[in-house]
Amino acid sequence: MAYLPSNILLTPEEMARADRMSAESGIPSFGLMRRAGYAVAATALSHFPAAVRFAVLCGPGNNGGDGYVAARQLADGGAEISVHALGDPDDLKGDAALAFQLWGGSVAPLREFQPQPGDVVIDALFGAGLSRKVSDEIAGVISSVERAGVPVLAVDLPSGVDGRSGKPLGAAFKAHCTITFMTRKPGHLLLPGKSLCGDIEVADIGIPRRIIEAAGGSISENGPPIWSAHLPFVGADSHKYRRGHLAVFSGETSKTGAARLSAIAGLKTGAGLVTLASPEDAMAANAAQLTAVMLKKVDTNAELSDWLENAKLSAFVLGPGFGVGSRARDFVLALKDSPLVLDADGITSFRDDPAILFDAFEDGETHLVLTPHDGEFGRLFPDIAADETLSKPDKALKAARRAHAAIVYKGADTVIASPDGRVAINTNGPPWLATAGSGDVLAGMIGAFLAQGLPAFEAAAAGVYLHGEAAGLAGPYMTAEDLAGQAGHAMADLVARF
Ligand SMILES: NC(=O)C1=CN([C@@H]2O[C@H](COP(=O)(O)OP(=O)(O)OC[C@H]3O[C@@H](n4cnc5c(N)ncnc54)[C@H](O)[C@@H]3O)[C@@H](O)[C@H]2O)[C@H](O)CC1
Ligand SMILES: [K+]
Repeated sequence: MAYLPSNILLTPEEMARADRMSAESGIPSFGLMRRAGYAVAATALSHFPAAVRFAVLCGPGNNGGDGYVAARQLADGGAEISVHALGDPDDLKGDAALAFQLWGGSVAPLREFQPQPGDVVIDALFGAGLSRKVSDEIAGVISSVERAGVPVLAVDLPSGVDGRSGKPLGAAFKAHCTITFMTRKPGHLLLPGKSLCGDIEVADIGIPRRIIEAAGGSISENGPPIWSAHLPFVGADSHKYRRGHLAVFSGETSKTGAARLSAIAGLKTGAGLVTLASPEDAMAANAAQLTAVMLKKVDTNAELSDWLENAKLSAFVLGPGFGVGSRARDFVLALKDSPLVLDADGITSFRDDPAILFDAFEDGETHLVLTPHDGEFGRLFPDIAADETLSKPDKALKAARRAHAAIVYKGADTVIASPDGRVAINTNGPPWLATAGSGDVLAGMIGAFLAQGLPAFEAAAAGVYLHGEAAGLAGPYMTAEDLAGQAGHAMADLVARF
């Protein structure tokens, strides 16, 4: 597999632009298709050395063209090949027509394809050009392959998966592995596309990096290139205040655990000081379980204003276990000029009138981070959530612009978006992150990055990434306490890399 050191993702439209730009710069487009087809053939041989027959299913566009090139290459190497086409191959245009000529062998209609034991299906029906739901005929072929249990190597994308959104249009192959070209597309990383791709390989087919970067928009895979330049230097002379003071608001006495998880995660993520702001009735419960985290009684709006005036506080977390209602709303509005992570109950408190929240944080640099899961996202942004035409990155970006906030749209494919148009898709979160208290830990991590001076989008993306790394260290049987406990090790690993 080629090493492409980029976390850029290109949507199908952007990839088509890269194609055009490389043609304009004098790179022959058929050369790209030939290298794509060779890469498919090489992957087919290396992944499936025991294949009895490669069944190449070719579509009506350039994805099919890649399939014809691969078929020729595999046949020249002595493999048994069958080729089935959707539509009449004589109708192919441009490079795909050249590729069909290069194949030069027989082609049967797709509807006649019957998977046999020992087959490996090379799925070259549709890639970036999928534009509508697949027909019943194609859905029938997809289900016959699935029933036969033969493995599928997808060219560019499993046919049926929309490369922009990761959503299946009608039906889609479930591939054993997918080989794509130059960069991955968002649909490779977003669910359910991610789970339909199998192993993903990226082949360099010769489009220069400068063209990929120029064609690329704003969607990338979340990782250090996005935020590492903002990470604080943790040196021996670092005065603790330079690492910021994070304040986390505790809920009432029966619901204090969530905020403590945030607070401990914040401390381990490098905040210099962390204070838990607790209502009076929860002071004893909190005091009994805290050591390095400080405790401050904050019951009323007046007490909060007084504290904000007199303490040197850098960033805030409000929401975990806090309770839904007017106290949450009042506190948030009092914090409107400060960096704030608003999570869980803090988000739900604005469900009846989200505009109050969005308007409050409109001024200045983005300094609000919202961390909704699906349900919470739907409460704040019901119209955006309901719009089936939008991908998850589209939704997160629209929400970020409306709320003047960095959005962490959580899930197994968490998306982070900034009002300035940047979007990152996170990929390092293991499935066991879906555990009680995991979101509270994430809020504390993001709060700690805000406290250390990272801008909202960078803090959000760094927090989500650290959360995934810490979960990897904590292992599949972790609890949220373990997760918070691993934040320090994950931070140390990260800081050592820069
Ligand atoms: N730079 C690169 O990445 C290169 C990629 N290559 C390959 O080219 C395809 C994209 O090719 P394109 O012709 O644009 O699109 P497709 O082949 O995916 O499909 C277009 C074709 O299919 C018809 N169509 C769309 N949806 C449906 C549907 N549901 N049912 C029936 N027909 C449908 C549409 O009308 C067109 O006729 C990319 O994925 C790579 O595999 C190049 O080989 C090299 C450069
Ligand atoms: K395909």
